[in-house]
Amino acid sequence: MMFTQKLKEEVEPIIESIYNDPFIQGMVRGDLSKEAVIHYLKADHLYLNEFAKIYSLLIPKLDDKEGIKFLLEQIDFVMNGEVTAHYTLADYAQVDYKTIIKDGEWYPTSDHYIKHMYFNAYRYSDAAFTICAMAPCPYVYQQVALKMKERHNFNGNPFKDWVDFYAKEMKPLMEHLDGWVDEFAEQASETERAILTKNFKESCIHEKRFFNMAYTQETWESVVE
Ligand SMILES: Cc1ncc(C[n+]2csc(CCO)c2C)c(N)n1
Repeated sequence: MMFTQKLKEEVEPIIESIYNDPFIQGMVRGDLSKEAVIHYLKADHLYLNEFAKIYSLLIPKLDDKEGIKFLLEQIDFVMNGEVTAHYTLADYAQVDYKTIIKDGEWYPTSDHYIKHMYFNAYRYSDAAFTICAMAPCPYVYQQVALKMKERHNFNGNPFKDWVDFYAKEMKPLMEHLDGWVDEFAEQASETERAILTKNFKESCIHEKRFFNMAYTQETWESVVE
């Protein structure tokens, strides 16, 4: 079995638990609080900007032209394409998107997550370590969206476009990321493979925490209240 296939099987219970968490269930019912959606957007806008910069840190780690072109496309997708999904959420919250993101904030959970990626980008020369920390972003969203679509009818649901976006757009991206990780994993040591696994699993847990952060409207102050 390919290395990334095994990783995906291992994180399935985490993804199922994200599906059952209140943020996603609120989307399924179409009654998620507007405050949770706004909190998510304030954090995610900043998160996506940094995510794009982390792709740029991988460029010097790659040699193949195709790979570099792919990273450049992903930077564009994260900066421009994914905003479509954000607009769906802002429409639901009935607040102008530009107004929401103007005072975006780093909350403890989103802050921790992005630093997990920066750490790997600066700590290891091979891109595979960072890619394993980044891959759960598209993977978790794709899997959660597919579960939502399989189990519910979204006709008339205000989050339909969000679900359709992530169920559809992630496949080519996952194939690319998996290819890099599998190639590296084949010649990696046991210790290196253990780090790749840990990075992937931790990011799946970061994804779970990110939705819960928005649902509970986490702030630095709320953690000590
Ligand atoms: C916390 C958080 N995690 C994942 C995504 C989804 N996402 C982020 S970047 C990207 C594409 C990668 O090239 C995808 C699918 C998000 N918006 N926010």
